[in-house]
Amino acid sequence: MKEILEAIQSQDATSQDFAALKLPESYRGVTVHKDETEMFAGLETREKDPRKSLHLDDVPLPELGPGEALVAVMASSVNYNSVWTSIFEPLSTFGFLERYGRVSELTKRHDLPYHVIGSDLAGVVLRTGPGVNAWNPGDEVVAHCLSVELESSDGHNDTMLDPEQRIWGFETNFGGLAEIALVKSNQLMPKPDHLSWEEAAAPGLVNSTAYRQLVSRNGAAMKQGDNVLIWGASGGLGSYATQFALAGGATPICVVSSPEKAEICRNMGAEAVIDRNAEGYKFWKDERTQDPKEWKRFGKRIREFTGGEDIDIVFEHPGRETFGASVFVTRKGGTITTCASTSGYMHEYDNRYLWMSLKRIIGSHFANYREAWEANRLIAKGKIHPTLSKVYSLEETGQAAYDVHRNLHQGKVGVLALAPEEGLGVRNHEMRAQHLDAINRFRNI
Ligand SMILES: C/C=C/C(=O)SCCNC(=O)CCNC(=O)[C@H](O)C(C)(C)COP(=O)(O)OP(=O)(O)OC[C@H]1O[C@@H](n2cnc3c(N)ncnc32)[C@H](O)[C@@H]1OP(=O)(O)O
Ligand SMILES: NC(=O)C1=CN([C@@H]2O[C@H](COP(=O)(O)OP(=O)(O)OC[C@H]3O[C@@H](n4cnc5c(N)ncnc54)[C@H](OP(=O)(O)O)[C@@H]3O)[C@@H](O)[C@H]2O)C=CC1
Repeated sequence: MKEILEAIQSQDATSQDFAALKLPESYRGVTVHKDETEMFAGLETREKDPRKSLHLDDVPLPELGPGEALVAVMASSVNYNSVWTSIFEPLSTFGFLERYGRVSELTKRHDLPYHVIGSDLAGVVLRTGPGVNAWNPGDEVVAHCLSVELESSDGHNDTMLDPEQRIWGFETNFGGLAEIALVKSNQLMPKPDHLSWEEAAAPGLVNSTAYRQLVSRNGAAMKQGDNVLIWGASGGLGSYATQFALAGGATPICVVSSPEKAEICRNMGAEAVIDRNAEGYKFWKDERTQDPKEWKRFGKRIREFTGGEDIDIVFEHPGRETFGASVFVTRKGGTITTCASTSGYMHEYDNRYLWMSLKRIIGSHFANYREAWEANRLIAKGKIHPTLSKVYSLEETGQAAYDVHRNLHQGKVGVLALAPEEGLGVRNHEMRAQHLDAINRFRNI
């Protein structure tokens, strides 16, 4: 591993030098263990502690298959899917690995008693498998997390529709919270060269997801002038949705839960910011009954910001707690686009407000390769910026996931893998200098 790191840091190692490097037999990766999936049985979701279930283990290097690449991971980031994995909700991810393992001889590699997790990385290609021509050892890359087989016609218009669509590092093994990761080569994209490793690793999953959900024609197809209600606007997804709304000439109406988070949204350029905590919205009277009066109070508040207009697009992900309000505040003909249900997946809303006002609910999940590429291109061009707040070591990943689980974080939380310190990997200093304030906007808040 030392030689790999030296080659990466030397900056003059050639592709041949990288190809000649001896690969280690094992590497360190953040795992959950199959024999621990019941460890939190009986506990409330909130009480399930990722620090107890996430381990840093030495694991054998997987065999490299056709169309795949082994990547030296310099940095990764924590996504909420890793929180779900670590608390074994809504399902243990070992079921996904078992199912994937049944697909072919090659996919059997993924079905192991441990799961190396993580769905983001920035690093350097070490080896490519047969059939990979577009990428070479030594290439500096980020990886998006869409894993597809593409053997069915279903995925050939939109790869997210492939019946064998999986999220790498969640529904597959050998993820990015590790020193080495195994990816399909069509997950690779160029690393934005004005960013450090940890900054480059931060946007991937959430930026691509927000791009499809809000901007792409597969999602809400946002246009100039749209009023976009963004829940968790300074969180992982929301911090990118807010930037897309602003960059695309829309008006974000940002919802957050503290004055600090409200300030971050204003610093990004948003003017309409609602502190849901300070304003005390209680959309549910009790566990079973919603309160339409609170939906109306929320809608009135939005109208104060918009000069009386209602919401064109709701960027939804909290789920059960907010969905009734989201459907209500959407304008006639507007769109609620949802990619998650953090607070509960059995949603309730008053359907009269949906059908009588011709609203649409769109389900959205990650992004296809093209969408992920377009989202990464916007980062590389400095049009959209990483929202990295805090960086942890690989050993501290449990704490990093705990912070995200408890909503103690801002934007994205980074994890250093092989990178010995923060700030390395920047190749275009001039461009970086132009965007430094925006790149650092979320740091250490
Ligand atoms: C990029 C980052 C993303 C995120 O962070 S997303 C947030 C984290 N992710 C999640 O929380 C999602 C976790 N995943 C799940 O909860 C589950 O993954 C799903 C609920 C999405 C699906 O569950 P499953 O068990 O895979 O599927 P089933 O449909 O419940 O069961 C499969 C069986 O149901 C049969 N079936 C499917 N559709 C039909 C139908 N229309 N009519 C009759 N049967 C059907 C199948 O054939 C199969 O059957 P047979 O078990 O016998 O093989
Ligand atoms: N399908 C897909 O492709 C993807 C799905 N996801 C899912 O989306 C969800 C959010 O992910 P991510 O943005 O990275 O997570 P974060 O925790 O970084 O951000 C989510 C934000 O949502 C807000 N929030 C949380 N709970 C509630 C609630 N009950 N009511 C209102 N607001 C709430 C919080 O902001 P505040 O407290 O400031 O209001 C929080 O910071 C997760 O469930 C994740 O698994 C994520 C990426 C891709």
